[in-house]
Parts: sequence; structure tokens; C-alpha cells
Amino acid sequence: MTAFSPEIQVAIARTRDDVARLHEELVRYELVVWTGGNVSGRVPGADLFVIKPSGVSYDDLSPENQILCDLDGNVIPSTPGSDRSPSSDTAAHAYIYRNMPEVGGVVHTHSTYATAWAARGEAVPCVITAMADEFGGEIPVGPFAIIGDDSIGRGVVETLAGHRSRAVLMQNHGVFTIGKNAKDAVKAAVMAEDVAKTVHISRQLGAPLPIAQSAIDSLFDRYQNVYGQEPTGALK
Ligand SMILES: O=C(CO)[C@@H](O)[C@H](O)COP(=O)(O)O
Repeated sequence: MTAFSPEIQVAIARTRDDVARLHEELVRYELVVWTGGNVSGRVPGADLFVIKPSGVSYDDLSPENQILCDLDGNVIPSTPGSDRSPSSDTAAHAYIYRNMPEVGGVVHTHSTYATAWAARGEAVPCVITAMADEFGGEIPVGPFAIIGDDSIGRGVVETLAGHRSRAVLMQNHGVFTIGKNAKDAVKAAVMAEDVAKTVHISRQLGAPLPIAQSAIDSLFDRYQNVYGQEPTGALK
């Protein structure tokens, strides 16, 4: 088994606990069905991340069966969970971690309203203050990409590079989100679905009104740096 320092072993264990528990949040907020979707978390202080095993019921996920990978997406042998195949999107998560060092967590879902926007290849426009707060603008669309290699990860990174958004709608597929940590990425996934639903409904009733860019900037700054008890600032 690979020898990790006691500090890294503790960090790995905490990341396993966090990632396993955060998968429950995807179910709680009704962002996934069956075994769809996934959460990963970077291990602080190491070139490692933890991700769920592929196709395993959310009811059966535990810290012990999460899978430890290096940043190339290779499973670390002889570690808990390494007897199973990692998520289908492991390469995508790994690409994001390699190319966005500020990212500590990645989430993928097929949540209904956000994926409906992705199916049309249409960005969710920033027409509600909740979007300005959370995403600093629209939720952009990334390219259609096949599953299993660097295609999705490259599409996520190239699309988000020019955006304050922590969420991207991968065309015809679903939502990928990033965060300071896995919990922050899960929050982005929850909020992306919420605003996608609201804006969809608004558009059924008429033409939503735009928000001035200066107001979007002000709202984003306040929410990221003032809102709540101990704001830590935007990811980017
Ligand atoms: O989008 C897909 C498959 O089309 C996957 O991302 C699934 O949504 C989750 O796969 P696993 O993480 O269970 O391999």
C-alpha cells in the first residue's frame, strides 16, 4: 500500500467522509436519480482526490468505498475502495483538478431543469438576483463532449475560464460545478438547479427582464464577501 504521512492520511480520511456524506445532499435536493451524478473532493496537501465508485447505489456509498485517485485519475492501488471502478467522470474531475488548482471539489448531476437548458445548448441568463449572487452572471454552456476521457474536463475548464460561474451546462449532458471544496461545489449544483427552474418558469410567462451588469457585479461582490457569517470570498 502507498505510504502516506500521518497528516495526509488524516486529510484523506476527512475527504472520504466529506465526499460520502455530500452524495447524500444530491439525493436530498433531488438532483440525481438512481446512480447518476457524482461528487469528488481534492485531498488538501496532496496531489490526490476522492470520488465515488461507478454505478453504486447512493444508499450503499460510504467513506470506505470512495475511491482515492491521483490527479491523472489513476486509482491508488491497495487503498480502501480500490477494488472497484471509479466514476465514469473520473478523467473529467482529474482534468479539472490539474488545470484549476483553486478548485477543491467537483460535482456532476443531470438535474432536471439545468439539464433541460443543457439539452438546448442555451445558457441560463442572469435575470434574477440569486444568479448574480451565486454565479456572478449567466450559467454558461460547454461543448458536447464524450464521457470517459479529457473531453468533458477540457470543456468545463475552457468554458469556466472566462466566467465567474461555478456551474457549466455541458451540452446535451448535464451540469458540472466546481467549488473551493466539495461542499461549495454541491452548493453550486443545488443553486444551479434552483435558478434554472425559476428562469425556465419565468420564460413560460413572458420575457424576463435583464439586470444591469453593474448591479450584477455589486450583488456578486456583496454575496461572496459580505453575506452570511464568515464569508471567504469568491472562488475566482
Ligand atoms: O453521465 C453519466 C453517464 O452518462 C455519468 O456521469 C453518470 O451520471 C454517473 O456515472 P458514475 O459516476 O456512477 O460512473
